[in-house]
Amino acid sequence: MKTVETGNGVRVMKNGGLDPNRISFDQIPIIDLEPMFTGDAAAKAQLAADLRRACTEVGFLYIRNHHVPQAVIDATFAAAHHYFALDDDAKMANHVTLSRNNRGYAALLEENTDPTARGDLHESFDIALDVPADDPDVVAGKVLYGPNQWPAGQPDFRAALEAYHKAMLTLSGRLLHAFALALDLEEDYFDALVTKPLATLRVLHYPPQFGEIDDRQIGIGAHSDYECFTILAQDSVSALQVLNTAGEWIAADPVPGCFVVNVGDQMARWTNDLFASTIHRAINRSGRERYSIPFFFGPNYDTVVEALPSCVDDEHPAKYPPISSGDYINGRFAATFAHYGKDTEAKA
Ligand SMILES: O=C(O)CCC(=O)C(=O)O
Ligand SMILES: [Fe+2]
Repeated sequence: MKTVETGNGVRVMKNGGLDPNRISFDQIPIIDLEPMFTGDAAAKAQLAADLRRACTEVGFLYIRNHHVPQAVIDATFAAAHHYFALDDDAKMANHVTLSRNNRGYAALLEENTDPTARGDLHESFDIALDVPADDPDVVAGKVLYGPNQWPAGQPDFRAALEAYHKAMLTLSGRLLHAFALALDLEEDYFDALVTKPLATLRVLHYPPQFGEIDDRQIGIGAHSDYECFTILAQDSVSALQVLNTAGEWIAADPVPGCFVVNVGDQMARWTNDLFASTIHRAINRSGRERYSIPFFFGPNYDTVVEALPSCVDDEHPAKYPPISSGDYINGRFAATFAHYGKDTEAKA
């Protein structure tokens, strides 16, 4: 039976390795985030209950009324279209192997999200929090912090991605408040832990796949995300699929005005597997080019991720040993990116 390696253990694909008693969802709920901006305590409590249910039963949801201006999203998609149309030399000038910090461009088939597969049919460009090379954390070798690299002569690309990253940090702060309430914690419980977050923004381009498709070579192989949560913008092309506990792939098609949000492995650990880090993949059979924009949000490098007090009791003892956010993500990157952490002396 097919299995997927995650940072929290190996999962059998049949039920995603999740508790088979979890409800086998057949659709992904839509949650209105407006109460986190303008709601009273009762409205927030209702949202928190809905969010808890979505994260427990599905691990994926759509959010509407997220307050990210459509112009910021549109500009980033436009920037991605323009960037990926550049010639290979221009893109390879910022290849991720030229960065100590996993920033920059990766070409088709260079990433292999599912280690049993043959490489992902997408190209990507990554940025994260822009931390100068002389910052004490960078000097101390915390390689997830560091400077971004940017393509020469593409100021609009840089401006769009920087604005999008900033908007995602703001939205993540609101979402974390909702997550805290959903976990019976004070709304600001996580705030002190995300002052210098590990927050990666990635633009992705998936060429279309035609004919018979081999499961081992698809847009992005079956995987769970590594961080606390992911906020994903999709264009109008369907490709994303989410594995339910019955072993069926459920389409997470684009919904206008909504982002997809999914729980990552760090949040699964933090919640002692109360919240589900659900396996997903993307296959672009549309005949058109597809672009998407995931943003992966996790706490500061030194934050220790261990079972939250509201998620352990006699019946649910802590399942995972404590680990720092940085050590956890470093381990996952090293497993996914062949180049990661190697030969860092030679890099800019
Ligand atoms: O492009 C998508 O729809 C999903 C991307 C994804 O799962 C990822 O980058 O982790
Ligand atoms: Fe993902």
